[in-house]
Amino acid sequence: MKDINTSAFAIEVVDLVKKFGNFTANDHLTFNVRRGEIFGFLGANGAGKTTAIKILCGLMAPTSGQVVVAGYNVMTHPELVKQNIGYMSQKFSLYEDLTIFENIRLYGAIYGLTANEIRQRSDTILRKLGLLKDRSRLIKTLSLGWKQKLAFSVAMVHHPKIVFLDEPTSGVDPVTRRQFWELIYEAAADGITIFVTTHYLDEAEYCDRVTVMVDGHIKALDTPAKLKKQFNVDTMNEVFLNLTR
Ligand SMILES: Nc1ncnc2c1ncn2[C@@H]1O[C@H](COP(=O)(O)OP(=O)(O)OP(=O)(O)O)[C@@H](O)[C@H]1O
Repeated sequence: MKDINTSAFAIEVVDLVKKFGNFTANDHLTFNVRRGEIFGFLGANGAGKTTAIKILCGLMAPTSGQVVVAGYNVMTHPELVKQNIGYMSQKFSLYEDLTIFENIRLYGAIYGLTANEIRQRSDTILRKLGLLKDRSRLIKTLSLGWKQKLAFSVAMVHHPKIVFLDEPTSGVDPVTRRQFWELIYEAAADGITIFVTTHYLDEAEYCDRVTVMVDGHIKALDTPAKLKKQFNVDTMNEVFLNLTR
């Protein structure tokens, strides 16, 4: 077993392959994510992003390759991986018929927090989001933007080392997306590694480094500034179009 303290990397992926029958969804992916980094994972629909995230989170076994997350091999120690990460899926996992507090309590309990820890962390989350007075509101009464911000906070209730966000801001307006990114920056400033997929190319500019997946392959991996320089363009949107068309 590998110890996280010996590596500068939160995520190490070597030659990751995932096949569904004859179809290759992830084709020999190799990359590292540094600790504390905001790492953007871009690609068109069907490029293989969600498949890779599920493997990195220990939710799906790779066909071959080596994947070490938070210091643990996802094949041999998926439970230790899960304890050390947070995951916010596309269909984020809040329970609509439970209240805000009940959702936080549920996820806190799943991660083995004590009642006291759950109360403290719930207060911290609600204060930060300005939702202290709303703790008894049902999730289904919240706007999509609030659900997303809460789902992100709940995904970090157990203070994970890494948090995986699969299209966390899809479907909301630019102001709400910007607010969501403020939460991401705060988490990164606290030392949490952020692995995020998005279809919004303006959000790619907020990442420390970005990888662009095309048909299961990594086509590019660098800082937004270097990618724009490489393609001699002004925006990540143009970088993306250059790589995917
Ligand atoms: N369980 C599965 N069985 C068969 N094929 C699958 C399975 N899961 C994903 N795929 C296929 O693998 C490819 C990659 O899917 P994936 O969901 O990883 O893409 P994505 O980049 O996350 O796309 P999107 O942006 O639409 O979420 C797609 O062609 C998809 O149909």
